[in-house]
Amino acid sequence: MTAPVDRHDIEDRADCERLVRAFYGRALQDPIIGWIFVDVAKLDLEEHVPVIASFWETILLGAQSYSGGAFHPHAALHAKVELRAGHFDRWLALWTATVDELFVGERAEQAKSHAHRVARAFHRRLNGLPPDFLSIRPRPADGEGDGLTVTRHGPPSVLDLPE
Ligand code: HEM
Repeated sequence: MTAPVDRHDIEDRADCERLVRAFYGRALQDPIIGWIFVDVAKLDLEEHVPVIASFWETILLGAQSYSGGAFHPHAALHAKVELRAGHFDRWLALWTATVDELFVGERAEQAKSHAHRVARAFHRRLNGLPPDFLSIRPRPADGEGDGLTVTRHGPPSVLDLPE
């Protein structure tokens, strides 16, 4: 993937929105997780993008535009379709690739590491797993490809369930 030469860090709300829109541009068409947004959640993007942009603006820029409660919609979704480690891995691969394509800097790094923490916490909580259970793949070190090869789907893997 060729990155634009003029990448900068995530500086303002407009950057958060650009990131979120670019991510959903990929996620909604993705062969592994796209159907969850399109067919199961029937996501209204125009309603959803400002909420997610507020989430990231709050995390990365200290705005207080997001009031919390992000876990709940995922629990509702999980009741309809099991959100597995492979789905979260894919979500993270798409997120990481989108961040890296558009931005570079401290906040861009934070956007990736925070997403990993949240994904792990969501997955553990959805499956009643203990807090130290390593269910989601660790972040690949920088320079180890764009992360898009990280996919796992089909039957539960050994990483999905404790022995
Ligand atoms: C397999 C992975 C995931 C799927 C399929 C998924 C799907 C969704 C869907 C369908 C919604 C909208 C629910 C609604 O408005 O009715 C949503 C909301 C949201 N998601 Fe995710 N998500 C995933 C992972 C994540 C991760 C890792 C993060 C955090 C970095 C995240 C952050 C959020 C936030 C902040 C909201 C908005 C919650 C609110 O309305 O306040 N999601 N997600």
